[in-house]
Amino acid sequence: MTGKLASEYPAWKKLQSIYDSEHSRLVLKDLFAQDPSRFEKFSREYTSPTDSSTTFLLDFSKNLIDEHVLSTLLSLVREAGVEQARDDMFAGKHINTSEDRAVLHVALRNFDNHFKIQESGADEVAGVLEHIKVFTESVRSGEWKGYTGKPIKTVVNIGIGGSDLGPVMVTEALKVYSKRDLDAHFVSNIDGTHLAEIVKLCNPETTLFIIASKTFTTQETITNATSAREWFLKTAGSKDHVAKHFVALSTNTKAVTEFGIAEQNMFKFWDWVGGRYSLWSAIGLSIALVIGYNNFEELLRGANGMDRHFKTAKLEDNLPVLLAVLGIWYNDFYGAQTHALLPYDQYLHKFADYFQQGDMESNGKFITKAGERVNYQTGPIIWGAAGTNGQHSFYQLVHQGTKLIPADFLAPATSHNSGVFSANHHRILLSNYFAQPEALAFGKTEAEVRKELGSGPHVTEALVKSKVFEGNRPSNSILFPKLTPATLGALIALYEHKIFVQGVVWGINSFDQMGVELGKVLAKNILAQLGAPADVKGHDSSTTGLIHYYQKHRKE
Ligand SMILES: O=P(O)(O)OC[C@H]1O[C@@H](O)[C@@H](O)[C@@H](O)[C@@H]1O
Repeated sequence: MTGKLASEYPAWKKLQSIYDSEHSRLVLKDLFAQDPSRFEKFSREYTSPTDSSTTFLLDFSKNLIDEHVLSTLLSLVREAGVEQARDDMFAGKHINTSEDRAVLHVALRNFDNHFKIQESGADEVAGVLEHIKVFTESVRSGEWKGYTGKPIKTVVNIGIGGSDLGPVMVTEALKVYSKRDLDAHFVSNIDGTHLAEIVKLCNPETTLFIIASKTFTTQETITNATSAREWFLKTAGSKDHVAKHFVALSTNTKAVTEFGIAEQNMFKFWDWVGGRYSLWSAIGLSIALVIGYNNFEELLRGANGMDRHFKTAKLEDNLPVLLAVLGIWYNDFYGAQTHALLPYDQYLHKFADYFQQGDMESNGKFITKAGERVNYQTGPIIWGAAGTNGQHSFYQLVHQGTKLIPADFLAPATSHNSGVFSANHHRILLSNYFAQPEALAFGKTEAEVRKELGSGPHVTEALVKSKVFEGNRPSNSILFPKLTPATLGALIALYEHKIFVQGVVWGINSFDQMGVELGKVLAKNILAQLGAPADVKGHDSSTTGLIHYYQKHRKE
């Protein structure tokens, strides 16, 4: 972090001039034809520094780059001081400057104290992991009993944003490792429908509510938790039973005890854990309950392997850095607005949702750390869905629309469910995983279309044109042997660090989220005015009109 705007770096200017004068030359079809070793040059195999069985391939050869572009992108990383900023993060410096906080999700998975981290609380991580281990084992074994002496059958995580999306994504991704007789549900939305539908599936005698909130002040979570406790007490009667059925994950001991949860049932974390980076902390309790503590630890170890790679690998081989600079190339020079995450693995169907918060809340900023307005694009819009569903909905636009949509395709070589059915689902799935980036990159020319259609009255010019695929649409492919906890941990950490690198280059603070505040404040003010039309004051005519319409039509 240098205090400069990204556009001031010499490499940025150079990239702009390369783009202006040469981008029309960066045609994938030609680049592959000219260089038979393009795949070798622009792909890297990752092997965890701590565990050789955690490995994956990143193929970034189908990007609109050559060696000159890549080396200039890496110069940008150097000029922006990414390596120093990374080392500052790992050392516990307060790089979240607006909140004066360290950013230490890496401390949550710092096994063997590999990184020397001084920040207060970092030495308490192992103790909290032990707390999680003991608690999850007692719930999973049936030793932990509900108020009528029955073991827990259902866990309900109540949280939102970072206190929901990570646990949801990971428990889905690692479902195959789950304990089948323990159901897990997640309630996040303030819409009472969410909680109402979930409690229909729960028996108060055998349900454990996990109240997950870093601040323990989030309106949605506290309202849902209060309603869940009311629902529970309707059957359980005595408040003494709450201790067996409610635990909290938070940094706010005072608010947790005020809510009625005993301190020994609170799993602690620290203000240097950002909400969207918190699944590795106590916020991961629901994950550990579902997949077991050992698998949870494997997830963390997988992430730790990626941390070590990120910390030491040279920039040319540093996978988070490579993903970051490719993203910058499209976002800032090609004008791409979005980036798609397309996992060809049903288990990863929440992966894009998760990184929507991870990336967009981190890098959706227009002010630099020094308080200057940027004069370039920052974080992309992240979106996506599990393949092949997307192919039958939005891929049309990705292939033939007018927008450039860089995409990451992710897939496991081996499915957890191979052999369950007689048809070879996984081969079909992977044939699509290979075909889509190929089609995007190389397309189909007009000549090919004409040849295919032949001649005849039905072959109009319009028909020919509509069947052309221009190609030259970039993508990364990430292929891993199997979706294990450690592999998932490594992949999540890969994207976390990608977001970090981009944030440093853009000069922004990736670790605050001021943009979520204004709406919260306005909603609080409006909530106090919803009683009667006469109370509605101080708004524009649109907002006033909408509230009046609501007041006229509501039946509560
Ligand atoms: O975990 P708590 O404190 O309830 O916050 C939940 C979420 O709130 C939002 O407003 C954001 O700030 C998120 O980063 C955060 O994950």
